[in-house]
Amino acid sequence: MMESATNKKSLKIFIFGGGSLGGLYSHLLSTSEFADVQITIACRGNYDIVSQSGFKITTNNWGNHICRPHRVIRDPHEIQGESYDYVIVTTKVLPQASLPLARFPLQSDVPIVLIQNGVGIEKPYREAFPANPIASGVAYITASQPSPGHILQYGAIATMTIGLYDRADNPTDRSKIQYLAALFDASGFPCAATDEIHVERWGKLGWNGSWNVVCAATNLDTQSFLASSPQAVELVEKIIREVAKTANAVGVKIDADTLVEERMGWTLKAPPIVPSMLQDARKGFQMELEAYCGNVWRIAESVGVEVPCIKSMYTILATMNWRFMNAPKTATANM
Ligand SMILES: NC(=O)C1=CN([C@@H]2O[C@H](COP(=O)(O)OP(=O)(O)OC[C@H]3O[C@@H](n4cnc5c(N)ncnc54)[C@H](OP(=O)(O)O)[C@@H]3O)[C@@H](O)[C@H]2O)C=CC1
Ligand SMILES: CC(C)(CO)C(=O)C(=O)O
Repeated sequence: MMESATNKKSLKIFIFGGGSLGGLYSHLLSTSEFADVQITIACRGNYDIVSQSGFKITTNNWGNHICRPHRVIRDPHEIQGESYDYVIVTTKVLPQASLPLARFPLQSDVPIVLIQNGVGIEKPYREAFPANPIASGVAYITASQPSPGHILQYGAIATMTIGLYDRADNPTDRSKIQYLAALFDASGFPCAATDEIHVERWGKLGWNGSWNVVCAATNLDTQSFLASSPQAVELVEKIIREVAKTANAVGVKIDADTLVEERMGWTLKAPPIVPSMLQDARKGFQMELEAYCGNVWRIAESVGVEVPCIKSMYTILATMNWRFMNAPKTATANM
């Protein structure tokens, strides 16, 4: 990180995944008052519009803006030889999603920060980048991309925690992560660095691994799901308890009753919510199934914990992902 003439730090940040979060973070980070942040962002479906006109940012919390990142690319191979202060990953967690980045020869001291949902998501990055600091970011925010390049943030909720995934006692890496958290915070997105990122990640999974999953499987929003039968609320609670049991078995201390209260209490009283996984299912997109469900039962099995509800939900949702991938072929074959 270099100091510029005005004494502001100059930072180069590469964001991998220019969708809802990637677009929003491009805007927020480049408006920071205590650093000159130059954003390079990898886009895919919205590449043409973002490279020509930038992101149109419409927010409840931060006003409306046009954000023109310094550089928009399609694939990390286009920036070979460039150096960055941070790499932030904001793709959906889907099989193979890490591969284009894994081919990118990154200097070994550059932190890779995964701001994504789910658990067990760091492993492919740790395997591809054995030397780099890897951090996890857990974000509470609601944002979408109603049309290519248009990022919409709605609702008031906006908080984030970031912490090192492993090797958390390295002082240089810790201070880099603290600096990034402070940068987000100064941009208006409340953000703190934490030494307990696994607690945060498993804690958020209490919501994503339960509500996202039951709503996606049934094509119902939260309130409609609850109204369907008295067993509905029981199923959500059982899943949350399985999440807590698995977390505890791998050394992540989470109190099951507290998790149930935190992840069910407000949702029972809230207006209907269409979780992101249900939004993906309704569009026929691949759902983040491994991150919310598959990795959980695999981790549970590896430590001898039974998670029958999570495993059953996984099996049902896997049929849906399979159908979204193969439906056209299947339809043709059946004619
Ligand atoms: N949106 C939200 O409110 C929240 C999201 N999260 C989590 O954050 C993560 C990101 O979510 P979100 O921003 O909503 O996801 P989006 O689908 O909106 O954005 C992901 C973006 O990454 C792009 N992408 C994927 N692979 C590549 C590639 N190889 N090269 C270039 N671009 C690529 C996608 O392109 P394409 O469109 O072509 O697929 C898409 O634009 C997820 O894990 C999600 O669960 C967490 C909290 C809140
Ligand atoms: C909790 C919520 C609604 C927002 O962060 C979410 O994570 C989701 O819909 O997947």
